[in-house]
Amino acid sequence: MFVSDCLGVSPEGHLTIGGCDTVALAAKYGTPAYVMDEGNIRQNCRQFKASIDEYYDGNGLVLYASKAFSCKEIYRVVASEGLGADVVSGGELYTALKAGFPADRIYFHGNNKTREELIMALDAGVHRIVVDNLTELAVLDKLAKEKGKVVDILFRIKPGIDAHTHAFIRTGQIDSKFGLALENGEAMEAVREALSFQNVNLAGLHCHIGSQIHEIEPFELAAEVMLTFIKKIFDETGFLVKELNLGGGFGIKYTDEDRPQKYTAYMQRVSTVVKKKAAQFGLPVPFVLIEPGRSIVAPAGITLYTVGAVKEIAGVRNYVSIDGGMVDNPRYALYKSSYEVLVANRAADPKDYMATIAGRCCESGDLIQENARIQKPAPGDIVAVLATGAYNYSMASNYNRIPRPPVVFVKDGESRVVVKRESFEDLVQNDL
Ligand SMILES: Cc1ncc(COP(=O)(O)O)c(C=O)c1O
Ligand SMILES: N[C@@H](CCCC[NH3+])C(=O)O
Repeated sequence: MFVSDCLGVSPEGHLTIGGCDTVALAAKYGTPAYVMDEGNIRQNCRQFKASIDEYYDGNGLVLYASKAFSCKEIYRVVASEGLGADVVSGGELYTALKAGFPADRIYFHGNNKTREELIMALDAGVHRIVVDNLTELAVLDKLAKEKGKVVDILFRIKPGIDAHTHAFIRTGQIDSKFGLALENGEAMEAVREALSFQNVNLAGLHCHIGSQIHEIEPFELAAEVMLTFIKKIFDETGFLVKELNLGGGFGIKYTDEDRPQKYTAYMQRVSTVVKKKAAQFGLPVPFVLIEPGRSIVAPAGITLYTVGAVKEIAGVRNYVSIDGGMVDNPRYALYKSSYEVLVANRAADPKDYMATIAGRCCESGDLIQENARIQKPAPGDIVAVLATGAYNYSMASNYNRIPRPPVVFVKDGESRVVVKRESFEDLVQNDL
Protein backbone atom coordinates (compact mmCIF):
# COMPACT_ATOMS: atom_id res chain seq x y z
CA MET A 1 0.00 0.00 0.00
CA PHE A 2 2.81 2.44 0.89
CA VAL A 3 6.34 2.79 -0.50
CA SER A 4 7.82 1.21 2.61
CA ASP A 5 6.65 -1.93 4.38
CA CYS A 6 7.23 -0.47 7.85
CA LEU A 7 4.15 1.73 7.31
CA GLY A 8 0.52 0.83 7.89
CA VAL A 9 -2.88 2.25 8.85
CA SER A 10 -4.45 1.94 12.32
CA PRO A 11 -8.14 1.07 12.87
CA GLU A 12 -8.81 4.84 13.32
CA GLY A 13 -7.30 5.50 9.88
CA HIS A 14 -4.01 6.92 11.16
CA LEU A 15 -0.68 6.24 9.47
CA THR A 16 1.50 3.94 11.56
CA ILE A 17 5.25 3.35 11.50
CA GLY A 18 7.01 0.56 13.35
CA GLY A 19 3.76 -0.19 15.16
CA CYS A 20 3.36 3.43 16.41
CA ASP A 21 0.51 5.80 15.57
CA THR A 22 2.02 8.83 13.78
CA VAL A 23 -0.69 11.20 15.07
CA ALA A 24 0.18 10.19 18.63
CA LEU A 25 3.90 10.59 17.82
CA ALA A 26 3.23 14.10 16.48
CA ALA A 27 1.35 14.96 19.67
CA LYS A 28 4.09 13.51 21.89
CA TYR A 29 7.20 14.89 20.14
CA GLY A 30 5.80 17.90 18.25
CA THR A 31 6.28 18.67 14.59
CA PRO A 32 8.19 18.78 12.40
CA ALA A 33 9.77 15.49 13.44
CA TYR A 34 11.76 12.82 11.66
CA VAL A 35 10.58 9.34 12.63
CA MET A 36 12.60 6.24 11.73
CA ASP A 37 11.79 2.58 12.18
CA GLU A 38 14.84 0.96 13.75
CA GLY A 39 13.48 -2.48 12.88
CA ASN A 40 13.43 -1.56 9.18
CA ILE A 41 17.00 -0.19 9.36
CA ARG A 42 18.20 -3.41 11.00
CA GLN A 43 16.35 -5.51 8.43
CA ASN A 44 18.03 -3.58 5.59
CA CYS A 45 21.46 -4.07 7.18
CA ARG A 46 20.79 -7.80 7.55
CA GLN A 47 19.65 -8.19 3.95
CA PHE A 48 22.82 -6.59 2.60
CA LYS A 49 25.02 -8.54 4.99
CA ALA A 50 23.39 -11.88 4.24
CA SER A 51 23.63 -11.39 0.49
CA ILE A 52 27.26 -10.20 0.46
CA ASP A 53 28.18 -13.17 2.66
CA GLU A 54 26.32 -15.53 0.35
CA TYR A 55 27.60 -14.27 -2.99
CA TYR A 56 31.20 -13.55 -1.97
CA ASP A 57 31.52 -16.66 0.20
CA GLY A 58 32.08 -14.63 3.38
CA ASN A 59 34.80 -12.63 1.66
CA GLY A 60 33.13 -9.22 1.77
CA LEU A 61 31.95 -6.40 4.02
CA VAL A 62 29.03 -3.96 3.97
CA LEU A 63 29.89 -0.40 4.96
CA TYR A 64 27.07 1.96 5.88
CA ALA A 65 27.57 5.24 3.99
CA SER A 66 26.83 7.48 6.92
CA LYS A 67 26.44 10.70 4.91
CA ALA A 68 22.88 9.44 4.34
CA PHE A 69 22.07 9.86 8.04
CA SER A 70 24.65 10.48 10.71
CA CYS A 71 24.09 10.65 14.46
CA LYS A 72 25.50 8.63 17.33
CA GLU A 73 22.63 6.15 17.53
CA ILE A 74 22.77 5.10 13.88
CA TYR A 75 26.48 4.24 14.26
CA ARG A 76 25.57 2.10 17.29
CA VAL A 77 22.80 0.35 15.38
CA VAL A 78 24.89 -0.46 12.28
CA ALA A 79 27.88 -1.49 14.42
CA SER A 80 25.66 -3.93 16.29
CA GLU A 81 24.57 -5.39 12.93
CA GLY A 82 28.22 -6.09 12.06
CA LEU A 83 28.58 -3.43 9.37
CA GLY A 84 31.49 -1.08 8.84
CA ALA A 85 31.04 2.63 8.17
CA ASP A 86 32.05 5.06 5.48
CA VAL A 87 32.67 8.55 6.83
CA VAL A 88 33.35 11.55 4.68
CA SER A 89 34.39 14.31 7.05
CA GLY A 90 35.97 14.98 10.40
CA GLY A 91 32.47 15.55 11.76
CA GLU A 92 31.19 12.15 10.70
CA LEU A 93 34.36 10.51 11.99
CA TYR A 94 34.05 12.33 15.30
CA THR A 95 30.40 11.27 15.67
CA ALA A 96 31.20 7.64 14.85
CA LEU A 97 34.07 7.54 17.35
CA LYS A 98 31.97 9.25 20.03
CA ALA A 99 29.36 6.53 19.50
CA GLY A 100 32.05 3.91 20.11
CA PHE A 101 32.19 2.74 16.49
CA PRO A 102 35.28 0.54 16.07
CA ALA A 103 37.93 2.53 14.16
CA ASP A 104 39.11 -0.63 12.43
CA ARG A 105 35.77 -0.78 10.60
CA ILE A 106 35.84 2.87 9.45
CA TYR A 107 36.68 3.91 5.88
CA PHE A 108 37.49 7.59 5.46
CA HIS A 109 36.37 9.22 2.20
CA GLY A 110 36.30 12.73 0.80
CA ASN A 111 37.42 14.49 -2.36
CA ASN A 112 39.22 17.28 -0.50
CA LYS A 113 40.06 16.14 2.99
CA THR A 114 41.79 18.78 5.02
CA ARG A 115 45.20 18.23 6.59
CA GLU A 116 43.50 18.28 10.00
CA GLU A 117 41.06 15.57 8.91
CA LEU A 118 43.87 13.37 7.62
CA ILE A 119 45.72 13.77 10.93
CA MET A 120 42.51 12.95 12.80
CA ALA A 121 42.01 9.81 10.70
CA LEU A 122 45.63 8.72 11.23
CA ASP A 123 45.41 9.31 14.97
CA ALA A 124 42.11 7.44 15.22
CA GLY A 125 43.61 4.52 13.32
CA VAL A 126 40.80 4.23 10.76
CA HIS A 127 40.96 1.05 8.73
CA ARG A 128 41.36 2.66 5.30
CA ILE A 129 41.71 6.15 3.92
CA VAL A 130 40.21 6.38 0.45
CA VAL A 131 42.60 8.67 -1.41
CA ASP A 132 41.02 10.90 -4.03
CA ASN A 133 43.98 12.49 -5.82
CA LEU A 134 47.75 12.76 -6.16
CA THR A 135 48.01 15.86 -3.97
CA GLU A 136 46.29 14.05 -1.13
CA LEU A 137 48.49 11.00 -1.64
CA ALA A 138 51.66 13.04 -1.18
CA VAL A 139 50.31 14.89 1.87
CA LEU A 140 49.15 11.65 3.47
CA ASP A 141 52.48 9.89 2.90
CA LYS A 142 54.27 12.81 4.53
CA LEU A 143 51.89 12.98 7.49
CA ALA A 144 52.11 9.22 8.04
CA LYS A 145 55.90 9.44 7.91
CA GLU A 146 55.91 12.18 10.55
CA LYS A 147 53.85 9.88 12.76
CA GLY A 148 55.98 6.83 12.02
CA LYS A 149 52.98 5.02 10.55
CA VAL A 150 52.17 3.12 7.39
CA VAL A 151 48.60 3.90 6.38
CA ASP A 152 46.40 1.52 4.39
CA ILE A 153 44.73 3.27 1.49
CA LEU A 154 42.30 2.67 -1.34
CA PHE A 155 42.27 4.81 -4.45
CA ARG A 156 38.98 6.29 -5.63
CA ILE A 157 38.77 5.50 -9.33
CA LYS A 158 36.37 6.96 -11.89
CA PRO A 159 35.36 3.90 -13.88
CA GLY A 160 33.93 6.04 -16.72
CA ILE A 161 30.37 4.80 -16.24
CA ASP A 162 27.54 7.23 -16.85
CA ALA A 163 24.76 5.94 -14.58
CA HIS A 164 21.18 6.98 -15.30
CA THR A 165 20.42 9.23 -12.40
CA HIS A 166 20.19 12.95 -11.67
CA ALA A 167 23.26 14.80 -12.98
CA PHE A 168 24.04 16.21 -9.52
CA ILE A 169 24.33 12.74 -7.96
CA ARG A 170 26.23 11.02 -10.80
CA THR A 171 29.87 10.45 -10.00
CA GLY A 172 31.42 7.70 -12.11
CA GLN A 173 32.06 9.58 -15.35
CA ILE A 174 35.37 11.28 -16.31
CA ASP A 175 33.82 14.74 -15.88
CA SER A 176 33.51 14.38 -12.12
CA LYS A 177 35.26 16.08 -9.22
CA PHE A 178 35.63 12.71 -7.46
CA GLY A 179 38.58 10.42 -7.91
CA LEU A 180 41.22 9.48 -10.43
CA ALA A 181 40.48 8.93 -14.12
CA LEU A 182 41.51 5.79 -15.96
CA GLU A 183 41.35 7.29 -19.46
CA ASN A 184 44.19 9.80 -19.05
CA GLY A 185 46.57 7.55 -17.12
CA GLU A 186 46.10 9.48 -13.87
CA ALA A 187 44.93 6.41 -11.93
CA MET A 188 47.91 4.31 -13.03
CA GLU A 189 50.27 7.16 -12.15
CA ALA A 190 48.76 7.24 -8.65
CA VAL A 191 49.26 3.48 -8.28
CA ARG A 192 52.93 3.75 -9.29
CA GLU A 193 53.47 6.62 -6.87
CA ALA A 194 51.80 4.78 -4.01
CA LEU A 195 53.96 1.73 -4.68
CA SER A 196 57.06 3.91 -4.51
CA PHE A 197 56.06 5.62 -1.23
CA GLN A 198 57.18 4.23 2.12
CA ASN A 199 54.33 5.29 4.36
CA VAL A 200 51.26 4.33 2.37
CA ASN A 201 50.19 0.78 1.64
CA LEU A 202 47.94 0.30 -1.36
CA ALA A 203 45.28 -2.00 0.09
CA GLY A 204 42.81 -1.67 -2.77
CA LEU A 205 40.61 0.31 -5.12
CA HIS A 206 37.27 2.02 -4.78
CA CYS A 207 34.61 3.27 -7.17
CA HIS A 208 31.15 4.75 -6.77
CA ILE A 209 29.10 5.50 -9.85
CA GLY A 210 26.27 7.58 -8.39
CA SER A 211 23.17 7.39 -6.27
CA GLN A 212 19.50 6.29 -6.61
CA ILE A 213 20.36 3.93 -9.49
CA HIS A 214 17.67 1.44 -10.48
CA GLU A 215 19.54 -0.62 -13.09
CA ILE A 216 22.07 -3.34 -12.29
CA GLU A 217 23.94 -3.06 -15.58
CA PRO A 218 25.98 0.08 -14.71
CA PHE A 219 27.20 -1.71 -11.56
CA GLU A 220 28.19 -4.74 -13.64
CA LEU A 221 30.06 -2.52 -16.07
CA ALA A 222 31.85 -0.74 -13.23
CA ALA A 223 32.91 -4.08 -11.71
CA GLU A 224 34.25 -5.20 -15.07
CA VAL A 225 36.22 -1.97 -15.54
CA MET A 226 37.70 -2.25 -12.04
CA LEU A 227 38.74 -5.89 -12.49
CA THR A 228 40.31 -4.97 -15.81
CA PHE A 229 42.28 -2.22 -14.08
CA ILE A 230 43.40 -4.65 -11.36
CA LYS A 231 44.71 -6.92 -14.14
CA LYS A 232 46.50 -3.99 -15.83
CA ILE A 233 48.15 -3.05 -12.52
CA PHE A 234 49.25 -6.65 -12.05
CA ASP A 235 50.66 -6.88 -15.59
CA GLU A 236 52.47 -3.56 -15.48
CA THR A 237 53.78 -3.56 -11.91
CA GLY A 238 53.43 -7.12 -10.58
CA PHE A 239 51.33 -5.73 -7.70
CA LEU A 240 48.14 -7.62 -6.81
CA VAL A 241 45.22 -5.48 -5.62
CA LYS A 242 43.42 -7.49 -2.94
CA GLU A 243 40.47 -5.30 -2.01
CA LEU A 244 37.73 -3.82 -4.18
CA ASN A 245 35.14 -1.39 -2.86
CA LEU A 246 32.28 -1.08 -5.35
CA GLY A 247 30.50 1.82 -3.62
CA GLY A 248 26.82 2.38 -2.96
CA GLY A 249 24.04 3.95 -4.99
CA PHE A 250 21.22 1.39 -4.88
CA GLY A 251 17.88 2.97 -5.72
CA ILE A 252 14.87 2.90 -3.39
CA LYS A 253 11.16 3.35 -3.87
CA TYR A 254 10.12 6.96 -3.30
CA THR A 255 6.92 6.66 -5.31
CA ASP A 256 5.05 3.92 -7.14
CA GLU A 257 6.90 4.85 -10.33
CA ASP A 258 10.22 3.69 -8.84
CA ARG A 259 11.14 0.10 -9.58
CA PRO A 260 14.20 -0.66 -7.45
CA GLN A 261 16.08 -3.91 -7.98
CA LYS A 262 16.26 -6.52 -5.27
CA TYR A 263 19.64 -6.21 -3.52
CA THR A 264 20.16 -9.96 -3.80
CA ALA A 265 19.77 -9.66 -7.59
CA TYR A 266 22.41 -6.90 -7.62
CA MET A 267 24.75 -9.00 -5.49
CA GLN A 268 24.20 -12.09 -7.56
CA ARG A 269 24.82 -10.39 -10.92
CA VAL A 270 27.74 -8.20 -9.85
CA SER A 271 29.49 -11.02 -7.98
CA THR A 272 29.16 -13.15 -11.12
CA VAL A 273 31.02 -10.47 -13.09
CA VAL A 274 33.70 -10.11 -10.40
CA LYS A 275 34.30 -13.87 -10.21
CA LYS A 276 34.17 -14.38 -13.98
CA LYS A 277 36.67 -11.60 -14.67
CA ALA A 278 39.02 -12.74 -11.88
CA ALA A 279 38.97 -16.28 -13.31
CA GLN A 280 39.49 -14.99 -16.86
CA PHE A 281 42.52 -12.97 -15.71
CA GLY A 282 43.89 -15.78 -13.54
CA LEU A 283 43.69 -13.60 -10.43
CA PRO A 284 42.17 -14.34 -7.00
CA VAL A 285 38.72 -12.86 -6.30
CA PRO A 286 39.32 -9.67 -4.28
CA PHE A 287 37.76 -8.94 -0.90
CA VAL A 288 34.65 -6.98 -1.90
CA LEU A 289 33.03 -4.06 -0.09
CA ILE A 290 29.84 -2.18 -0.83
CA GLU A 291 28.69 1.13 0.64
CA PRO A 292 24.91 1.52 0.75
CA GLY A 293 23.61 4.65 2.44
CA ARG A 294 20.17 5.58 1.13
CA SER A 295 18.96 1.99 0.84
CA ILE A 296 19.70 1.31 4.52
CA VAL A 297 17.94 4.31 6.02
CA ALA A 298 15.65 6.05 3.49
CA PRO A 299 12.76 3.54 3.51
CA ALA A 300 12.79 3.52 7.33
CA GLY A 301 12.09 7.24 7.72
CA ILE A 302 9.17 9.62 7.44
CA THR A 303 8.78 13.29 8.34
CA LEU A 304 5.72 14.55 10.19
CA TYR A 305 4.53 18.13 9.79
CA THR A 306 1.53 20.16 10.91
CA VAL A 307 -0.56 21.94 8.29
CA GLY A 308 -0.90 25.71 8.70
CA ALA A 309 -2.69 27.70 6.05
CA VAL A 310 -4.19 26.20 2.89
CA LYS A 311 -4.23 28.72 0.01
CA GLU A 312 -6.44 27.75 -2.88
CA ILE A 313 -5.58 29.99 -5.83
CA ALA A 314 -8.34 29.28 -8.34
CA GLY A 315 -7.03 28.19 -11.72
CA VAL A 316 -3.44 28.20 -10.42
CA ARG A 317 -2.80 25.74 -7.60
CA ASN A 318 -3.44 24.87 -3.96
CA TYR A 319 -0.64 25.67 -1.54
CA VAL A 320 -0.59 23.60 1.65
CA SER A 321 1.80 25.22 4.13
CA ILE A 322 3.66 23.02 6.56
CA ASP A 323 5.81 23.86 9.58
CA GLY A 324 9.05 22.65 7.92
CA GLY A 325 10.30 22.54 4.34
CA MET A 326 13.62 22.90 2.55
CA VAL A 327 15.36 23.42 5.90
CA ASP A 328 14.65 19.82 6.91
CA ASN A 329 14.35 18.36 3.38
CA PRO A 330 16.17 20.26 0.62
CA ARG A 331 15.86 17.42 -1.92
CA TYR A 332 12.93 18.81 -3.92
CA ALA A 333 14.56 22.24 -4.10
CA LEU A 334 17.85 20.63 -5.18
CA TYR A 335 16.82 17.74 -7.44
CA LYS A 336 13.04 18.00 -7.89
CA SER A 337 12.87 14.66 -6.05
CA SER A 338 9.53 12.88 -5.94
CA TYR A 339 7.94 11.91 -2.63
CA GLU A 340 4.72 10.28 -1.53
CA VAL A 341 2.80 12.65 0.74
CA LEU A 342 -0.36 11.99 2.76
CA VAL A 343 -2.51 13.30 5.56
CA ALA A 344 -1.49 11.03 8.42
CA ASN A 345 -4.72 11.45 10.41
CA ARG A 346 -6.80 10.33 7.41
CA ALA A 347 -4.38 7.87 5.85
CA ALA A 348 -7.00 5.50 4.49
CA ASP A 349 -9.10 8.20 2.76
CA PRO A 350 -8.86 8.66 -1.00
CA LYS A 351 -6.20 11.05 -2.23
CA ASP A 352 -8.52 13.31 -4.17
CA TYR A 353 -6.87 16.71 -3.73
CA MET A 354 -4.00 18.23 -5.70
CA ALA A 355 -1.60 20.13 -3.45
CA THR A 356 1.72 21.88 -3.59
CA ILE A 357 3.37 21.34 -0.23
CA ALA A 358 5.10 24.58 0.72
CA GLY A 359 7.70 25.15 3.41
CA ARG A 360 8.05 28.15 5.69
CA CYS A 361 11.29 29.70 4.43
CA CYS A 362 11.50 33.01 2.62
CA GLU A 363 12.09 31.27 -0.74
CA SER A 364 9.52 30.63 -3.45
CA GLY A 365 11.42 27.43 -4.24
CA ASP A 366 10.92 26.14 -0.71
CA LEU A 367 8.61 23.32 -1.74
CA ILE A 368 8.50 19.68 -0.70
CA GLN A 369 6.39 18.55 -3.65
CA GLU A 370 4.37 20.20 -6.40
CA ASN A 371 0.95 19.04 -7.52
CA ALA A 372 0.94 15.98 -5.29
CA ARG A 373 -2.20 13.92 -4.75
CA ILE A 374 -3.14 13.91 -1.08
CA GLN A 375 -6.26 13.83 1.10
CA LYS A 376 -7.75 17.34 1.33
CA PRO A 377 -6.00 18.83 4.36
CA ALA A 378 -7.31 21.25 6.96
CA PRO A 379 -5.21 23.46 9.24
CA GLY A 380 -3.92 21.38 12.15
CA ASP A 381 -3.81 18.13 10.18
CA ILE A 382 -0.62 16.07 10.25
CA VAL A 383 1.11 15.62 6.92
CA ALA A 384 3.57 12.76 6.44
CA VAL A 385 6.25 12.73 3.76
CA LEU A 386 7.49 9.17 3.21
CA ALA A 387 10.94 7.66 2.65
CA THR A 388 12.80 10.61 4.14
CA GLY A 389 15.29 8.57 6.19
CA ALA A 390 18.27 9.43 3.96
CA TYR A 391 19.70 12.81 2.99
CA ASN A 392 17.09 14.73 4.96
CA TYR A 393 18.33 15.16 8.53
CA SER A 394 21.89 14.96 7.21
CA MET A 395 21.25 17.78 4.73
CA ALA A 396 19.13 19.95 7.02
CA SER A 397 20.10 23.55 7.68
CA ASN A 398 19.21 26.40 10.01
CA TYR A 399 18.22 28.79 7.22
CA ASN A 400 15.98 31.54 8.57
CA ARG A 401 17.25 30.40 12.00
CA ILE A 402 14.83 27.51 12.06
CA PRO A 403 15.89 24.85 14.59
CA ARG A 404 16.37 21.30 13.24
CA PRO A 405 13.63 18.79 14.12
CA PRO A 406 14.28 15.85 16.44
CA VAL A 407 14.86 12.30 15.23
CA VAL A 408 12.61 9.73 16.89
CA PHE A 409 13.33 6.01 16.56
CA VAL A 410 10.40 3.61 16.74
CA LYS A 411 10.47 -0.15 17.05
CA ASP A 412 7.74 -2.68 17.78
CA GLY A 413 5.34 -0.03 19.05
CA GLU A 414 7.87 1.83 21.24
CA SER A 415 9.42 5.24 20.54
CA ARG A 416 12.46 7.16 21.80
CA VAL A 417 14.29 10.35 20.85
CA VAL A 418 17.77 9.75 19.40
CA VAL A 419 18.45 13.36 18.38
CA LYS A 420 16.83 16.14 20.38
CA ARG A 421 14.98 19.01 18.74
CA GLU A 422 17.28 22.02 18.48
CA SER A 423 16.35 24.92 20.72
CA PHE A 424 16.64 28.64 20.02
CA GLU A 425 19.46 28.62 22.56
CA ASP A 426 21.28 26.00 20.41
CA LEU A 427 21.05 28.46 17.52
CA VAL A 428 22.93 31.21 19.36
CA GLN A 429 25.40 29.09 21.31
CA ASN A 430 28.35 29.92 19.03
CA ASP A 431 27.41 33.55 18.51
CA LEU A 432 29.72 36.00 20.30
C1 LIG B 1 31.72 7.25 -2.03
C2 LIG B 1 30.30 7.01 -1.75
N1 LIG B 1 29.92 5.83 -1.23
C3 LIG B 1 28.64 5.58 -0.92
C4 LIG B 1 27.67 6.51 -1.14
C5 LIG B 1 26.27 6.14 -0.76
O1 LIG B 1 25.41 6.19 -1.81
P1 LIG B 1 23.88 5.77 -1.60
O2 LIG B 1 23.36 6.54 -0.47
O3 LIG B 1 23.27 6.15 -2.88
O4 LIG B 1 23.87 4.31 -1.37
C6 LIG B 1 27.98 7.74 -1.73
C7 LIG B 1 26.95 8.74 -2.07
O5 LIG B 1 26.46 8.76 -3.20
C8 LIG B 1 29.34 8.00 -2.03
O6 LIG B 1 29.71 9.17 -2.53
N1 LIG C 1 22.35 13.90 -1.26
C1 LIG C 1 21.94 13.20 -2.44
C2 LIG C 1 22.81 12.08 -2.81
C3 LIG C 1 24.26 12.35 -2.79
C4 LIG C 1 24.93 11.10 -2.48
C5 LIG C 1 26.24 11.28 -1.80
N2 LIG C 1 27.35 11.05 -2.67
C6 LIG C 1 20.47 12.85 -2.40
O1 LIG C 1 19.78 13.32 -1.59
O2 LIG C 1 19.97 12.13 -3.22
